[in-house]
Amino acid sequence: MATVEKEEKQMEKEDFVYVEQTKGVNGLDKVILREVRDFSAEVYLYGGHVTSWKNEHGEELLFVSNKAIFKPPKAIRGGIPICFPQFGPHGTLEQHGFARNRVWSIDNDAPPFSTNSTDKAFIDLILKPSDEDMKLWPHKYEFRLRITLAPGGDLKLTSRIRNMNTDGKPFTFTFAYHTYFAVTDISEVRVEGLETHDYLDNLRNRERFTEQGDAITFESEVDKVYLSTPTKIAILDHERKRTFVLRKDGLPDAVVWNPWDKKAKAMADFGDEEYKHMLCVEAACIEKPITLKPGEEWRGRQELSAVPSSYCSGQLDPETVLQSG
Ligand SMILES: O=P(O)(O)OC[C@H]1O[C@H](O)[C@H](O)[C@@H](O)[C@@H]1O
Repeated sequence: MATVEKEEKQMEKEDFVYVEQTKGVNGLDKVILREVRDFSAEVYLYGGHVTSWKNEHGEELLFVSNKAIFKPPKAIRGGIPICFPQFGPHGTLEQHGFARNRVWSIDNDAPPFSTNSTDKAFIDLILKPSDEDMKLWPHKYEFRLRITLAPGGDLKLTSRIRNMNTDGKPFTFTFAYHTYFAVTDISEVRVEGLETHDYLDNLRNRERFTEQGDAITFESEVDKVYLSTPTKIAILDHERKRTFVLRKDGLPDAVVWNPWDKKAKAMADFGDEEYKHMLCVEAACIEKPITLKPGEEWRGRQELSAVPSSYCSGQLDPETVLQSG
């Protein structure tokens, strides 16, 4: 490369904007993360909610409904809602807790934690309870969420939740990264890593069953909480020849949800046919809630990669998929 050209390239890199604060739908505050090879992600402060994750070809990897309502108090339908301090309807709070419909702040003063020093496209968010929230859930906490778009395009979310109570009281919560993956055709999708695991079936009174030995495929509504799952789960989009690999830490459970046709029609913020193009696989901590004493901190991490299925030689063999990367 000629020297001038080289210098220009260098300049381009130095000027590169990894993190941009802007406005999204309905004027809501939004942060765009970009990486040099054209990967990108978008995060709304409303909900601390990732609403977009694109690969280097500009293809959207997360599902967001065309009917999503970007307006409080409804959580955004799609992307990655944060379920805290309660997953599901079981508890004293609204379904999936309140973190997904609160406005988070940018945390310019996040305590350091060991990360990859090559990560430049990241944002630190923080949620603390308002006086109103304290009436619903009488606990002080600091919830720090770091969202990183790694140089290779992986999307990483790390949650750090700390008990800040001054009354000496512990608190207990459940949690999930409620990730909506974009898939071409749900009937051509398989999930690997959950076979033979026990699950609670939300469609059958949370009764406990054991999954069969084959990878999971989809032909009707599913709403299951898989228990004590492995740290890697693969979602194979056969038609697009793309595999999502979900890696998780501190989150033993995994929810798998697709509303299918009837429930899709019943949801105001979800298109009737959209169930064909999404699948939720949610890294979670549900069966054994987390209890923190004052001063204690919990961490839960999720990392998503999207790779060509052919890259995982042996393709549909779960062992090969899960060991790659
Ligand atoms: O409609 P939402 O409150 O966002 O919940 C959407 C879905 O989330 C999870 O996957 C639950 O397991 C489902 O039971 C629920 O229907």
